[in-house]
Amino acid sequence: MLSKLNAPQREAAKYLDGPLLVLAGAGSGKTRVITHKIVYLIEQCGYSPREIAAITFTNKAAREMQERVAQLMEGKSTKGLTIATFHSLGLQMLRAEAALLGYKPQFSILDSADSFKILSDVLATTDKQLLRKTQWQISSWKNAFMSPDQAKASADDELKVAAAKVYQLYQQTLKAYQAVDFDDLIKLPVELFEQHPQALEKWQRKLKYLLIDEYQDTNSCQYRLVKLLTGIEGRFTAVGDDDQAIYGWRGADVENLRQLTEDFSRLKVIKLEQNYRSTVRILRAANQVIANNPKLFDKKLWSDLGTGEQLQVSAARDEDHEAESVVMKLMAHKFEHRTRHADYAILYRGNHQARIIEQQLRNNKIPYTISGGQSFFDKAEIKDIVSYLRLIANEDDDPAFIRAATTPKKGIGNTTLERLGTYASAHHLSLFAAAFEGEFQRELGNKQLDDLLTFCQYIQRLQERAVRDPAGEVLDDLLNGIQYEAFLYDSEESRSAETKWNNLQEFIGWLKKKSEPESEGGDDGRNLLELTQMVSLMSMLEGRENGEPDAVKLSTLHAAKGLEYGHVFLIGCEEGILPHRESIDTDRVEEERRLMYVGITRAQKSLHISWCRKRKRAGETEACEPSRFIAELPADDVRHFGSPSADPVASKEHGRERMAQIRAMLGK
Ligand SMILES: Nc1ncnc2c1ncn2[C@@H]1O[C@H](COP(=O)(O)OP(=O)(O)OP(=O)(O)O)[C@@H](O)[C@H]1O
Ligand SMILES: [Mg+2]
Repeated sequence: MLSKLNAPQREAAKYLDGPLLVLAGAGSGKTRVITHKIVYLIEQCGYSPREIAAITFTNKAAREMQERVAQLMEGKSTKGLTIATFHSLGLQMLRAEAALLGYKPQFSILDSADSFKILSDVLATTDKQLLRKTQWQISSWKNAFMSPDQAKASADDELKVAAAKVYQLYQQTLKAYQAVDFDDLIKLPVELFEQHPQALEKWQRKLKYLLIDEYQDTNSCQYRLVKLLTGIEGRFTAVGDDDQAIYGWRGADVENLRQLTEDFSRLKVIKLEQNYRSTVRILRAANQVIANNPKLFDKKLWSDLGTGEQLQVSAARDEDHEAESVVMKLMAHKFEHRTRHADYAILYRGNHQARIIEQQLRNNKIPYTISGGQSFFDKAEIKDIVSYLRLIANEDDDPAFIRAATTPKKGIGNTTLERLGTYASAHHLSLFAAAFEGEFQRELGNKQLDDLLTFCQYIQRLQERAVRDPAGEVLDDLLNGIQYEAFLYDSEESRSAETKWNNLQEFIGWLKKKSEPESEGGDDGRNLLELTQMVSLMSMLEGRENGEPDAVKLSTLHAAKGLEYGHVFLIGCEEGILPHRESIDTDRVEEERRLMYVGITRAQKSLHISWCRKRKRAGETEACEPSRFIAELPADDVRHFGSPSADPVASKEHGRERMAQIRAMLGK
């Protein structure tokens, strides 16, 4: 079974004498070691799948790993095996132990928009910049495992002092709502285990072995959780690459890699040096770019997949031209090499860069999927329905109460809600509970009270059904009950209403599938309450998988981590974009260079890098400089295209002609 690994990989898979760190560059088979080791533990070492947890960075990566393991297991059951993100593992533990922390198991999980709203209430401001800063600051404190008191003690400027006060109020509000935010999904389990040794022991007994992918991007809180769970024996394998640490802005700290060597004196380090992904030229380019960063660990990386084609670097006139020529090149390449759409990825620094490429792909009828953009779960129509689910699961969830009570409109107006809010906070009640208080009810007119109670009683009926009836039935009845389809068609143009309704159908279909027993990976069936928490976890990083099997992949560099594609187009390689302007200003170019390294090393066979001479920014056209990373590429491995044309009009015409020729060739 381990014969498909090279010698150091096999050593890593078999090593069980203590904590293990596999430290190696991109494409060297780190993730492969994890999947094989899981199977090795189950098949050769007598571990039950229940005793193993593998932690990945995104839900998508978790799904991929699940599939790999299933293939390697050749149909044998992996029921109970945990392959999840830190956040969903945290959720699993919190749900089981909620009572110890004063939460009910159906607590709500707030997303970033919800917590933004709460902060705005707490701070009594709509100043977005201030709110964003405060939100970021609180999140950093949580990721560093600092309590509001510790934050207060450490605050060394005015903004931090103010933010620390807000942090405290914010936590109190969350607790009152029986809600947690994303950061709490890691921080609370750590608190739990530090305060309740018996709970820790239970989980240590349950999870006998931990495997962690992309270790370089863990933050202090996650590291603490790993240390707690794996105990002094350190029953874990962590794999990572310091050169791919790209989440510093979210509190991840490469120092955690070094810290491992200090905290676990018995830590065994295995290095992998052979890259199985990319051609020699691509790898040389990656190595040479990253060599401009200071080295944390010494690593080597080589490939015997042949020299390969030269990398292409093209200068485009502007972003329209770039999008047009990238798509044109992609089509020509595909035609010439008889490849599939799925062999191509177009990668970029920021989500906003996708729109113009999408347009070009649509014009040319090229199927694509997009990840790292607005999550499917962030769409208004989905959040509307989810607010009902959240309220059904947890009636203390005030943000969900407000959204559900007002969407679709059901006669509950702002005056009612304001009165309700005032009464609820004066009496330390949730909005839902306050609605049933006689004293409050006397404040309202008959019609107001009627509308409010109709809504609350409706939610109560659904609460009863949620624990009893199949999730699918309850969902269908909910949609009918609130007449959501009619609401969409009343408030939107019919085309957009139709899109939204279809999205919702897709969402409900997905939920129903998830609620069936044995739906995937040997899950037990979930009831509506558990599904609600799962939905809330589908984070910003996740894109929409539209199930199109053969499609060009559009992705941010961040979301492309760990993945590989035959042919990669890396667009917008300009100063100010990659490296990002803010990073240049705040002296964080090294992280941007690692992002470039991640981008280059996604490519297996060919890499095309492009930049624009001009670009529109806030309505103004600006001249742009090529990214400094382009100059860092090895000259012999690169061909440059796109000297500035003497006659831009003629060259645009020429571009159109070629495009037409290619379309004709492809019969489109
Ligand atoms: N021993 C091997 N034999 C054949 N193929 C291998 C071997 N090791 C790894 N590969 C292949 O090389 C590619 C890269 O492997 P993998 O994704 O595990 O690398 P990684 O180190 O996790 O990369 P990244 O740093 O980008 O996450 C995969 O297609 C994998 O199947
Ligand atoms: Mg990997």
